[in-house]
Amino acid sequence: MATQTINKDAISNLSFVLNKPGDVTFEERPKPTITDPNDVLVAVNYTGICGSDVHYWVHGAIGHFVVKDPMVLGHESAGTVVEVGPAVKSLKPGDRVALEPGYPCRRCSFCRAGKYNLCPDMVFAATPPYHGTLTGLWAAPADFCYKLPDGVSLQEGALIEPLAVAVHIVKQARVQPGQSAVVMGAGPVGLLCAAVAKAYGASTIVSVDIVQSKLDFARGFCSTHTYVSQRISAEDNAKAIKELAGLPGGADVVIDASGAEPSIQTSIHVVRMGGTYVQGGMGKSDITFPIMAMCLKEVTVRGSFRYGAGDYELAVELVRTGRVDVKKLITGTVSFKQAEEAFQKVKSGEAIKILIAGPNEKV
Ligand SMILES: NC(=O)c1ccc[n+]([C@@H]2O[C@H](COP(=O)([O-])OP(=O)(O)OC[C@H]3O[C@@H](n4cnc5c(N)ncnc54)[C@H](O)[C@@H]3O)[C@@H](O)[C@H]2O)c1
Ligand SMILES: OC[C@H](O)C(O)[C@@H](O)CO
Repeated sequence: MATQTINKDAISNLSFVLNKPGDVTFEERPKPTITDPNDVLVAVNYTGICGSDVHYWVHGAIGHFVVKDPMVLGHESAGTVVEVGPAVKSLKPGDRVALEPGYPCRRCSFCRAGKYNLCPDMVFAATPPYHGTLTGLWAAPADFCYKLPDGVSLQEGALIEPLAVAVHIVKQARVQPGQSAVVMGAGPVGLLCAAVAKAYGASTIVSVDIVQSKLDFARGFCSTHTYVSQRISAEDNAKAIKELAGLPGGADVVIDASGAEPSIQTSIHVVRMGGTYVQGGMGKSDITFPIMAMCLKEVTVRGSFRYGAGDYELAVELVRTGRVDVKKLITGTVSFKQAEEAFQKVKSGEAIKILIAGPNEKV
C-alpha cells in the first residue's frame, strides 16, 4: 500500500472525554508532542469499543480504577504515523500501525523477566488516571506501534488489541494440536479465543453463551459446537457440554471469557482430569469456586491479563495470514461525532465490534 504523509499541524485533536458516569463531551485537547527520541506521533484512524470503555462510561469505575477527573476513552486503535523521534529506525511517516495501548516501566523485575503486562507502574490508555486513544493524535514509544503489513487494513488494525488479549489467553492455556477447547462467552474476546485456539490446532472448539444469536455467529466464525447455558446446576451444564461435544472425559482446555460466576463453575466441571483452565473474563472479584473438583482433577489454573512479549506480533501475523478473519467481527463504522451512539449500541448488545473513525477520518 502506498504511504501517505500527513501534516500534523492541519489535523484536529478532537477527543471523546468521559467527565463522569453517563456524561461525555467532545473536546479539542492540546496536541501531544514527541518528548522522547524513541517516540512516534500517530494520527488515530479507527478505534474499537471495549467492554471496559462501556463500563467506565456507565459506572465510572472498574474495581479500584476510579474515574476522578475527565478521561479520554478508548484503547483499541490503529493509526498512521505522522512524525518520528530522532532515534526511531523501525517506522517512518505514513506507516500504518496497530497501537499497543499500555506502556510499562521497562525496569522492574516483571519487565526484565519479559512479563511486562504485570508491571505495577503500567501506564494504560483509558484506565484512570490515563487518557485513551479516542483522540486525533497519539504519542507512543515506536516499539509499541506495530506496522500493519500490506493487505491488512486500518480497520483490521483496530481489532489487533482484542486479538492480542485472546492470543495471551490461548498461550496461557498451552493449547496443542488436536486438543479440545471449550470457550465460555461468545463476545469479541471469546470469539477471538476460539479462533486463536483453532489456529493453535484445537480440533474441537465449543462456544458457550447465554445468548443464542451470539452462538449462531460463533458457529459461522470458527466453533465446531455451541451450547446455550441453561439455568441448571454447573455440573449438569458441564455434563450437557461434554455429551454435546463428544468429550466424555472432559475438555483438554477450558477458557472463561465471560467473567460470569455460573460459567466459571461450569468450566471447572467441564475440564478433564489434568486439564487446563484459564480465567480471561473479568466479572465479580469474589465468587463461589468449585475448588474440590479443581483439586481432585489436578486442574492447572492460570490467570490471563492483557498481553505481553510477542502477543501483538502474533496477532498481526494471524490476521496477515488469514488464519483469524477479524473483519467478520466488525458490525459497522461510525464517524467520530457518533461515538456516543456507538457506545449505546455496544451497551445494548446490538453490535459485536463497532469502530469509531478518528476525528480526521471521513466515513
Ligand atoms: N483478561 C484480560 O486482560 C481481559 C481483556 C479484555 C477483556 N477482558 C474480559 O473478558 C470478558 C469478555 O470480554 P468481551 O469484550 O468479549 O465481553 P462481552 O460482554 O461482549 O462478552 C461476554 C459474553 O459472556 C456471555 N455470558 C454471560 N454470562 C454467561 C454465562 N453464564 N455463561 C456463558 N456465557 C455467558 C455474554 O452473553 C457475552 O456474550 C469480559 O469479562 C472482559 O472484562 C479481559
Ligand atoms: O484489553 C485490555 C483491557 O480492556 C483492560 O485491561 C481493561 O479490561 C482493564 O483495565
